[in-house]
Amino acid sequence: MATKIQDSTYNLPLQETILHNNNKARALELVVLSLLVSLLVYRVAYFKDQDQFLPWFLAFLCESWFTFNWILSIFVKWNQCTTTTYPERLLKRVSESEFPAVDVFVTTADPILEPCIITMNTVLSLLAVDYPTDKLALYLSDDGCSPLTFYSLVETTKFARLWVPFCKKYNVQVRAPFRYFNSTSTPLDNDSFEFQQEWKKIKKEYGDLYKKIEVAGQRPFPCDRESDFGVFSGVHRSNHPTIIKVISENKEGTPNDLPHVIYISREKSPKHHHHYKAGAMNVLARVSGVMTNAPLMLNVDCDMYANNPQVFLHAMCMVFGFKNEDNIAFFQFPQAFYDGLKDDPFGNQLAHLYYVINGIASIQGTVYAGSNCFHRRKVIYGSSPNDRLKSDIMSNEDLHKVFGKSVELRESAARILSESNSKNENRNRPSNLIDAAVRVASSSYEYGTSWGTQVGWLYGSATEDLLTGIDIHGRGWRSAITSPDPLAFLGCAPSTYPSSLTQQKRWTMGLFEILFTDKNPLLLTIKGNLWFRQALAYFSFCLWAVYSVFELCYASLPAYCIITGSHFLPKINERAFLIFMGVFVIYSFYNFWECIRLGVSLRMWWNLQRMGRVNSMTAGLFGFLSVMSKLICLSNTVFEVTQKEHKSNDGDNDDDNDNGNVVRFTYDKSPMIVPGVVILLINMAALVNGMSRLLKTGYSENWLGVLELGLGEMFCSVGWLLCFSEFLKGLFRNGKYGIPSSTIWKSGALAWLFVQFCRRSSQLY
Ligand SMILES: O=c1ccn([C@@H]2O[C@H](COP(=O)(O)OP(=O)(O)O[C@H]3O[C@H](CO)[C@@H](O)[C@H](O)[C@H]3O)[C@@H](O)[C@H]2O)c(=O)[nH]1
Ligand SMILES: [Mn+2]
Repeated sequence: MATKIQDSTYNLPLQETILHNNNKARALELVVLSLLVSLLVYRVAYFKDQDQFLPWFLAFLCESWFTFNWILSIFVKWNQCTTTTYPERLLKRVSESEFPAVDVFVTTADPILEPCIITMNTVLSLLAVDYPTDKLALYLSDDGCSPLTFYSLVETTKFARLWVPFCKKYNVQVRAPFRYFNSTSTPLDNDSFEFQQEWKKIKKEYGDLYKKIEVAGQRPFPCDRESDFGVFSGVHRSNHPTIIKVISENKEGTPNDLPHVIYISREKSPKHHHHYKAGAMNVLARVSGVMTNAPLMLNVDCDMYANNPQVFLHAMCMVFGFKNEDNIAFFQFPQAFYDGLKDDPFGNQLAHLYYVINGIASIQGTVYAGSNCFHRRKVIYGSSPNDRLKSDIMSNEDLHKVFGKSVELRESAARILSESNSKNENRNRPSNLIDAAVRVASSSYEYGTSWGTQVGWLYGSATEDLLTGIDIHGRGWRSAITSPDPLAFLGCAPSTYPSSLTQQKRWTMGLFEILFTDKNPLLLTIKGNLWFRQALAYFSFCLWAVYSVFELCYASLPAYCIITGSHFLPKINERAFLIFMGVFVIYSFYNFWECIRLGVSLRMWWNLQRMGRVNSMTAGLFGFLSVMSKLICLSNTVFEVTQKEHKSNDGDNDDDNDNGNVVRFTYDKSPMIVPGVVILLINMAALVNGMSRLLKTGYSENWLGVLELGLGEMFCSVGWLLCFSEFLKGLFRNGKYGIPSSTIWKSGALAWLFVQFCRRSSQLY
């Protein structure tokens, strides 16, 4: 699979894709699979012997689903590959003048949930990357239409004129100042005097910037309403005209000036749906199409700063390193997080997806993860790999239908689709194109065009990234991912439990929604060019919501059985019990072994295991319910932005940590945790019930009788209590660390109903 570029002087490849030996993992996966299959066979064979049909049948259904999922995961993870890129070889091979231009998009939606200083650090890190600046334009999309964000960007751009040359002169490794001044807090003695002086100066300047933004944030209107800021007075974030400001312009096209810096707040109007982030991305695509029209676009979330200054060079290694026939549509860098909570207490730092990602990378290519991704503009404009064989370019009429009425946009799109853009250097300055840009950013522009359906970021799912990515793969494109050292981008993982739940719910919901669009993986394999195994990979993501229903059912079975005195597991003196034990032990070991290979702690393994269950039954279930209620037109799904937290140097955000690093869960009134508390309560009730029965039995005379009592079910029940132990603590804690009493009451009522249901159904037998 490795692509090697032949060159007389430098015979070394720019990128190497290596297939790893995966036999041990495969063997374990197959052992688990065969155990799961024997378990299903056992269920069928012993069906008639059961005096209670319901738990046995439900268990069979759930286990069939788990087996199906396991098969999907085996397909996804079967081959494992990684790509390594070599930027030091790139500069010897490709001259800088051949590098393609890149339009960089940063999206932000709310200066409170996404503190401006975080967004500004992302901007600074991107302005300072190692790449010819005359080939870069940075667009900041502000869905909050906030004068504070605009003001911050203006001030940040001024600071960037000091920061960027400083970084380049001293080859600074981390170019987001809040991280730089945090990690290497003071220059070393053996650093040059000049460096020490400059370092102090820049640190002071950054401190000033920080203060300015902070002070402005505390005022009702951040700056005087004159001049540039006047347009913001009286605007409402969901009803306002387009605001586009060119803050800095690389007029001479010199490689040492700053890149273009452009602020965009697209028009919002209650009459038109704005489609959240996907809508913002489409405006960015159009505005940049009119202004700079780079053949590549990089998009990052506002919190994802560039952690590796060579990230663009790594991307170019893939752009130039893969062959044309490889048809690579997008180049993704992994989502990684800084200052993540220790041992991933909420199970939201995605480390466990490592082998899934490397598995998909070996099929049609990694999924588009919404941030940290370089897209080819022509792909976003709807082209397919074999289009280039067709020499005919779209007629003006077609262009009109697809891209809309803007002449400037249609012309630029035609240049991109016919790939005649690169040589066309007669570039107009962005500031001369503001009027045209404002027109394509209007809230009604997309009406009657293909934006959001055929071109651009697609509408119809809260995970616009997966939806857009599957459509690209469905056209037959492939994709690539590489993870340089140091990591390319770092962002914020939600640092409180409620925000983690909100994010996980949005993901399960968005992924599930995809199945009800025309981008369903099955449809795309049959009608389009999505590879079969790639479709299975997408299915394994999209069905996450459904998994939660089965998981919830499976988690109620032990309690049901204990209370009704029935069984869903074989008794522990039966041979078949070994199958269940086998699945449990080997599956746990398999996960543990994955964690060991990733070098994560034992505690993190445990957190991933239990939070996997907990997240599925809480956020996952609500993702499922949201889609269901959307399908029956009760409600519409929304994109709830997750809170990003800015930790200042003095660590004043540490009040959720006791003992230094153990994180305490906090709770709000969200209904999402109700099912979790119910599971906890019914298992507690069941255990009390089971224990009292155990104590009543004279087990000294008849220990076999004790075995009959269903120790397997009790064992499972204890397992669920352990998984939900944080909720258990939450029941007894106060304030934000405690589960609100209204939630406890609701859950208690549901748990009581469940116990009544058990009592009723046990009377039936
Ligand atoms: O109406 C909106 C809503 C969100 N955003 C931006 O979208 C980005 C992602 O939002 P965030 O709340 O951070 O969501 P996450 O769950 O952390 O994001 C992941 O999941 C999203 C899909 O659910 C993807 O879009 C993201 O790229 C991916 O990082 C942020 O930059 C937001 O500013 C907008 O621009 N407009
Ligand atoms: Mn995010």
